[in-house]
Amino acid sequence: MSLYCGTACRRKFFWCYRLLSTYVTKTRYLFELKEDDDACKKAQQTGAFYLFHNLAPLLQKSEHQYLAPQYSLLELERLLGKFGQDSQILEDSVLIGCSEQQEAWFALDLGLNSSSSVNASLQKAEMETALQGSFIKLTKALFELNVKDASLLSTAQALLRWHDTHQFCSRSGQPTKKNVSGSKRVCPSNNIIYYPQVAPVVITLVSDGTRCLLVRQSSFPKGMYSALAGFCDIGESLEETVRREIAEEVGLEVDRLHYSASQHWPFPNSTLMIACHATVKPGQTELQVNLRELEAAAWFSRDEVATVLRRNNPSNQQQSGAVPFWLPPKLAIAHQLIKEWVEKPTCSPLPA
Ligand SMILES: NC(=O)C1=CN([C@@H]2O[C@H](COP(=O)(O)OP(=O)(O)OC[C@H]3O[C@@H](n4cnc5c(N)ncnc54)[C@H](OP(=O)(O)O)[C@@H]3O)[C@@H](O)[C@H]2O)C=CC1
Ligand SMILES: [Mg+2]
Repeated sequence: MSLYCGTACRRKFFWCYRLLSTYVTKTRYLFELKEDDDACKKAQQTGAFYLFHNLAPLLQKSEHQYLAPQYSLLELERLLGKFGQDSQILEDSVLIGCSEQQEAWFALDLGLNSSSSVNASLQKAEMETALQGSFIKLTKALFELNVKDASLLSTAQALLRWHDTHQFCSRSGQPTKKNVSGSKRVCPSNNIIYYPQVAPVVITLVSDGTRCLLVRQSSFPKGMYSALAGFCDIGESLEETVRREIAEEVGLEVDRLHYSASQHWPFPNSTLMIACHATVKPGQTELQVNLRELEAAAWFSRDEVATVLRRNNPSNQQQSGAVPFWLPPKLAIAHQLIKEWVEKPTCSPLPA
């Protein structure tokens, strides 16, 4: 283990060791596995694998939530043998993290390569029986997973999808080759390196000082409103994306904005959600909704939003009939942004 500590002082050495023994050590171990194919292969021997089938994670139901089971390399090899599968498929696995004890975690999709054949669906059912779980779409399962598994499986799905859709070099048309960890693919004919991509999206909670602006797209679940979101265009800064999206979608201009937080979001593909608060220019509150982008947009008071946050479950609301709309679930950054606005009305803004 490298400690990156050049001091001869023993006390200082141990202080450094303690400092590097958790987060930094773990980060550097993962860095090594991404860079060094042999180290990564070795890590697979003692690592744990999460399984997917056509990008749906294998989950087991436990009371009110789903759990993501892990398998050792040996267990996986036995399973593959049982189903007559070549263990070469293990080469498709991708590194998704590690424990504090440096047990490396990998994800493997057992369905992608043969998804078009009839056998694949038969095998899926048989595998589910053998593994005592079900391959469940992430859109359905994400909100019933604990935070750690939700984050891990989102990362895993994004990485597996990226590899599945980047098998060929866009310049030579030749098959690209993945490194062992899956942190990149290389075209053997011209050495072009492809890295997994993420699309930046800005999500903004616009306020007029006392109310906030919530919007809905026709694709949202019925009754759900959220903050205004949009993909960054090439050449834009985040600030420019915020201003353009707000102008495009609701016809307003903002003059103050500040960053709140960010989140990886797996739907529909891999995006990095960058969450901001913004305040409209004085006197600009009349909405001109772009119906090609949005189904509806409206201003909501702090009290209205606080009430919905307290009972944010669409089925509860249907029963009581008291609240006409609901907000994204806790895991979504939109929820955190809205909650922050309700709880901290006087976040100090940065000059735009
Ligand atoms: N985690 C959270 O709390 C929330 C997350 N989101 C996410 O934010 C994302 C963006 O929000 P949305 O309002 O739809 O964005 P936009 O307002 O930018 O509109 C989406 C449209 O932009 C086009 N587009 C441009 N660049 C891309 C790209 N790189 N990938 C896909 N589409 C692109 C597509 O048009 P076309 O298909 O016509 O070509 C798409 O229909 C969504 O993926 C959504 O899941 C949204 C709200 C809350
Ligand atoms: Mg949008």
